[in-house]
Amino acid sequence: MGIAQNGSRTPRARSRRRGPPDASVPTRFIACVAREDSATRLRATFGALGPLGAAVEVHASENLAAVQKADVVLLCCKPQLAHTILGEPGLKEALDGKLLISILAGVTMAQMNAWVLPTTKVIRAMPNTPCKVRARILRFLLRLTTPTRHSDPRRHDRRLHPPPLSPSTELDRAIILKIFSSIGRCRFLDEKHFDACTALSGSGPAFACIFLEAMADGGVMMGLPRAEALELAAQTLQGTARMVLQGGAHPAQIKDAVTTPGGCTIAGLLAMEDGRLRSTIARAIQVATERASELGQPAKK
Ligand SMILES: NC(=O)C1=CN([C@@H]2O[C@H](COP(=O)(O)OP(=O)(O)OC[C@H]3O[C@@H](n4cnc5c(N)ncnc54)[C@H](OP(=O)(O)O)[C@@H]3O)[C@@H](O)[C@H]2O)C=CC1
Repeated sequence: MGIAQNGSRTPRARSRRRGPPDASVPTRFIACVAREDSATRLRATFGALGPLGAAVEVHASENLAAVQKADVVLLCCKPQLAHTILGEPGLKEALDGKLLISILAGVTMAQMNAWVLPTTKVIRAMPNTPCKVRARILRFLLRLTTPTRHSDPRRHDRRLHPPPLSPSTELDRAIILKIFSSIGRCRFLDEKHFDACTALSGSGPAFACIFLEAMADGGVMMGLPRAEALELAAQTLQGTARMVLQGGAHPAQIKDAVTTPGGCTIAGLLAMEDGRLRSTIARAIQVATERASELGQPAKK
């Protein structure tokens, strides 16, 4: 569990700034884990980060005390533990009026809302592994959805028709964006798309790595040294993804541009179509989405 206090709460941050503090910037962080050995490991990790790491306190089995001090709470446990953790005595009350951001796969807003007081503002987010390399190599998507309790169900596409924001909702949105845009690209999406997003970009790095490894294997089969084959494959995927993300090109356009009549690309493409690669990949996303929707739910007998 990650806990953050925002700019307005920390006098040291206030004195360093000119002008009023930015209430959307978290300045103090508390990481909560279950076991003392995990806490020791995390302290060493944060300790190695210098002044940045010094802003993070780490505690084992002290969730309540940490949540009481927090403005924003980030829930990052395994999906099946969420109910137990949020059910700890006093935690519900400690979360009163606060922003609770869950990154758990498969645990719905309705479930989270049922475990906290109606005044707790529940948000779901789904970062993915490429966060670790920030946006430098490959920008990634992160999906956030706003609370549904007071929303109008007819207004389903929030990107096209964002609901009017109250000042407090605007601040919450700014806090969420400050936290997550520091590690990648953010998108607000309706909750109904969450499991598909979990499959596409949460599990996506694993699927992409199968493709990456297979490309490199092909290169090795044709005599390339392993390291060079892997670098060429990874660089090719990175460059192609950038052409889509930054250049706005459609994948079919890029494919057609490198496909000379009677050439080697069309020969390779037909071999892929014979192997039903497209439907296999698309089905993998379908199956992973269905599995994501089961993760936070009680096991079926
Ligand atoms: N891995 C990924 O790429 C992504 C994961 N997610 C979601 O993130 C969540 C966490 O996944 P992952 O990081 O793999 O899981 P881990 O098991 O690695 O981490 C879970 C953490 O929760 C802590 N924890 C367990 N019980 C408690 C408790 N009672 N109080 C406080 N802390 C507790 C554990 O502490 P301790 O170490 O002491 O046991 C551990 O640090 C999952 O819900 C997953 O769906 C979302 C997006 C991407």
